[in-house]
Amino acid sequence: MRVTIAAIGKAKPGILRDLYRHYAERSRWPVVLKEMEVKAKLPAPEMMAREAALLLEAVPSGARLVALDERGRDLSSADLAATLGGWRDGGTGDIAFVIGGADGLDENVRRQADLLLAFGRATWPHMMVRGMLAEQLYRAQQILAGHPYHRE
Ligand SMILES: C[S@@+](CC[C@H](N)C(=O)[O-])C[C@H]1O[C@@H](n2cnc3c(N)ncnc32)[C@H](O)[C@@H]1O
Repeated sequence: MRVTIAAIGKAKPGILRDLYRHYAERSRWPVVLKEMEVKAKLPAPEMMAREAALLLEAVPSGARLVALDERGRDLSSADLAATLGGWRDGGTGDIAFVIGGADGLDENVRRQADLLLAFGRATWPHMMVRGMLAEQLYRAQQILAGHPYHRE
């Protein structure tokens, strides 16, 4: 199964980029990170709409879409693994995760998502969410493989 992560912002060298890479490089599923940004100062609703267009453009056609959003479902790692494993076993070839910018995700993206996924109700910096997501993807693969990396 191929994974696309479409994310607002371009990571600078530093600990958050290293955190993301640390886990993304361990993934058995190939992961492509697509970074994008709108180079304009716009009011939040317009910015979110422009960002939404870029994010959705980066999603491979036919992909399952997971939108990272603090208002989403707070799944356990085991439940996330089961969801991803179910999609994989059902023939899904591509999964795309989208991560918003400072203003969050436009309703248009949230509406189109197969799953709105929350890492708790706290608001995390978008660059940190990439690393957290990469770790959860790695953990999901270990769970599906029956590896003791994850312990209940
Ligand atoms: C700084 S947050 C944006 C916060 C924005 N005020 C909002 O209401 O969504 C940037 C992005 O990081 C991701 N994010 C932040 N906290 C999250 C959480 N608890 N769960 C899932 N994703 C989160 C989301 O994709 C969000 O669009």
